[in-house]
This record gives sequence, structure tokens and C-alpha cells, in this order.
Amino acid sequence: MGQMTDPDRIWTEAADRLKAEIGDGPYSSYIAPSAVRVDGQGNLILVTPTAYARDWVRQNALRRMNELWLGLDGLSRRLDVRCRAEVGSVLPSSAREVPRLNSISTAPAPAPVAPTFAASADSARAVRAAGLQERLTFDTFVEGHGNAFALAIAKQVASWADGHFNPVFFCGPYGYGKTHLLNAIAWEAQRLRPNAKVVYLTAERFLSTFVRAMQDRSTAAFKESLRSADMLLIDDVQFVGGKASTQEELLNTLTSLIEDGKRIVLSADRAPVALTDIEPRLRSHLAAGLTCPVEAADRTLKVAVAQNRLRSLAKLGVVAGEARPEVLEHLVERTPGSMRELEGAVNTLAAVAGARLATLTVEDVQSLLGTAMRGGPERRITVDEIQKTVSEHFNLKQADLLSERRTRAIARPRQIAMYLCKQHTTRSYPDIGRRFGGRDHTTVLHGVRKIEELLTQDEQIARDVEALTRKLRG
Ligand SMILES: Nc1ncnc2c1ncn2[C@@H]1O[C@H](COP(=O)(O)OP(=O)(O)OP(=O)(O)O)[C@@H](O)[C@H]1O
Repeated sequence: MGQMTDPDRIWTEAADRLKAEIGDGPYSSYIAPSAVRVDGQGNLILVTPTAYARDWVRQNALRRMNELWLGLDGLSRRLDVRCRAEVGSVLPSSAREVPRLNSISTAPAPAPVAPTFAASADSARAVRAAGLQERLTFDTFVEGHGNAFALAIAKQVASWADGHFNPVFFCGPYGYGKTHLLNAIAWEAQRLRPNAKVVYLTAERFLSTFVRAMQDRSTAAFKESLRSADMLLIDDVQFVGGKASTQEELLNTLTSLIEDGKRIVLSADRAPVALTDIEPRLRSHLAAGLTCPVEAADRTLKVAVAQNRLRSLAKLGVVAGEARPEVLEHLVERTPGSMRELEGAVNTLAAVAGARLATLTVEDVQSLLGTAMRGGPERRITVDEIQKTVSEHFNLKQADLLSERRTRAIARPRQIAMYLCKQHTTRSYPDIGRRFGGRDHTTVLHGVRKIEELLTQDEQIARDVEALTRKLRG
């Protein structure tokens, strides 16, 4: 291989080789959005979009990148790595795929596309009707280690900035903000283009609507409703695993939208390559754009989320003042699971502490929140115990919760029980489904989501859940 001196050409060549070695996912997440620039002293710097990407490159790719670079560079220079915030926001025009990232906060709102709704109020309603939660916006999303890159990309997508990352795929463990980011993108995209058709749905809803459309022989209308979207967001894509005809429909929808240059945003609990029960052609389409990891939150982020949530509750008048830092730390310490668990503890604290929040000590919190918040290991709560407690509370038989019966008087308590299982046990959705009369995991997911939604809208349900939580925690 001949030696080169132009940094852009060397970068293109070295990055391509690195891609072959590290794979598409990490490449499109960390390397493709980076660019090489020369500083005032002639040093070469690889500029990453975020500090998180910088750290990832430093730990995982810099050494190899330098080896590749040295093999190509006639001037034997070395690369250092910095994030954009450290070197200023202007990147050279040669940046690989970077101009899109440059436009994150500076791009003016683009002109609206052909109207599909009569008025912005209508379109906002249409988005809401699709199952978005009003609370889940960029304003309420807290940035931290592990989600900074995903947040930057989410904002970029929401700004309708031109770009060739399509689809954008958010992946990461259960309960750390993927749904929040997808909701935030949908709200912001709709705000910036009130006339655009922004469609958000869970994969579960995609599946059930598609199945119903097949039964009603109305698949043409279903297809049309999705293919006329300017932006389509599908949450929890892993749930189409194993459903052949739904996967085929999803594949057709994605290819048609991509061909038309429409935006696609997806999420799943794993990276596309790991979605092994998804058909390879669909999987390769899912992986073809940009994969953004949303990682489990560290302690600092959890404290910030708890504080943020309490501030929002203070604005609503649920609590008064700010919790002491040691109280926040204590909440985080006692909820080692996902952000959902932390939010559950924060909500319970807010409900019981109210106006006393600012004066609470750690001891007060321990006694207010019961045994689960006392020092020492948490008592394990079982699915069986949850089913018994819930059926007693609602005056039902435990067998009713496991039965096929779907009347509201049974279905709602069943969903509450499923929600409590997700909150208080480590069981997966399929596992919970099996313990509720062999139900499908998508039914459990739907139930859990429904209760999460109702908790912010229905006081009676919030009271029931709180009372049940207290009972379970002894
Ligand atoms: N960085 C964050 N800032 C504020 N709230 C957060 C953040 N991350 C997660 N949350 C909150 O934690 C809860 C769980 O997050 P979310 O539902 O987005 O998780 P998820 O990754 O989509 O999980 P699932 O795999 O079940 O779909 C939500 O109430 C969300 O608002």
C-alpha cells in the first residue's frame, strides 16, 4: 500500500479497515460520526461527537486505529482523540458523515412538508392518540454517562436534519430511557413540523393492528397509514421476533419508507445483530443505519433523575421543596434495578412525604417507606405473593388472574399484578406471562405499559398500586 499524506484520505482508508474489524454497530455509533482535524500545532486529532464516544474510542479502538494509521501515513503521525466540546464545535468540511451531527442544535427549523393534517392541533392530537406519553420529552430527559450519545442523536433526528443514518436504532437494557427518547423525538419532531405525519407505535401495537387488519381484510388501509408517515418510530422491535408475516410487513414498510427518504427510528433491548429470532433480511435493514446504545444508568445519573422527578412533582404541588442530597443517594442505593424501580420509589416517597420532603432525613425516609428501605437486603417478593395480594385487594380469586376472563373487573387487577411483578421481581416478560396462565409476553408488556400510563392519569389506580406496594413490602 502506497503512503499517503492527506489526513482525509488516510482517515477514509483507516476507518474502513477498522469497520471490518470492529463491526457495523460500534463503527456507526462511534467511528462514523467522528472526524480527523489538524490543530494549530499540526497535530492530528480524532474528534468524536460526545465525551462518551471519546472514552469508548480511547478504550476500544484508538490503539488499533493508530496502528492502521501509521501503516498508511507517509508522515508517520499519530492520532489523539478529543470530543467536540473540547475542540470547539466547527469541524472541517471533510468530516465523514459529520455535518449531520453539526446541525444538532444550530439547524433552523426546516420547512414543513406537504400537509397531512388540517391543523397543528389535529396533528398533535394524532400523535398523542398513538400512545405517546406527555411527560416523556427532551426537557424531562436527564443526560448522563451512557446516554449522552443517544441523546445527541435523538435530538438530531427530531430536528429533521438531513442525514443518511436511516434507520436510527436505539438499543439497551430494559428501563433506561429508550421509550423516553422515542417519545421525545416524536414530540419534538411534531413541534418543529406541525404538519408532518409522525407515527409512533410499539412493535406490539404494530403486530396487533396488523393481525386485526388481516382479519378485517383491511391491510391496504393499515399499510397506507404507515407508509404515508414522514417519520415512523417503532418501540421494542424485539417483540416481532418469531412472527413471520408481521416481520415481512415490517420489512416492506421500512424499505418503502427508506426509499421515499422518510425517517425511521427504532428501539429494542438488544443490538440488531443480536435479534436472532428476527429474519436475517429484516435484521440487516435494522442494522443498516446508526445503532445508538442507551446504557444502564450510573449512580450520578440516577441521583439526577430522582432529583429531576421530584422537582417536576414540586411544580405540580405534590411535594414542597427539595430532597436532601443524602436522601436522594439513599433512594438510589435502595433501588439497584432499572430507572423504573427508582421512579417507583421516588413516586411513593413523594406521595407519603408531600410538604415535608425538604426536611426529611434518611431515617425518616426509611420509616416512611417501610422495610424495603431499611438497611440490609431487600425481602424477595414472589409472583405468587403478588397474585395473592392483588386478588385479595380486589376481592377476586387468584385463579381469576390466571383465567381467560377479560372483563374489566378482572383484566385491570391482572394488569396491576403484572405491573407489580415487573417492578418487584426480576422475572422477564415471557416468564411473567407463563405465570399468568401461559399468556404471551406481548400481553404482559401491554399490561405493564397500560398501568404505567394510568398511574399518571387515574388517581384510583395510583392509590391501589401504592397500597399494594406497601402491603407487599410489609
Ligand atoms: N435519562 C433519563 N432521564 C429521565 N428519565 C429517565 C431517563 N432514563 C429513564 N428514565 C425514566 O425511566 C423510566 C423507564 O424508561 P423507559 O420506559 O424509557 O425505558 P426503556 O428503555 O424504554 O425500557 P423498555 O425496554 O421496557 O422499553 C421512564 O419513566 C423514563 O422516563
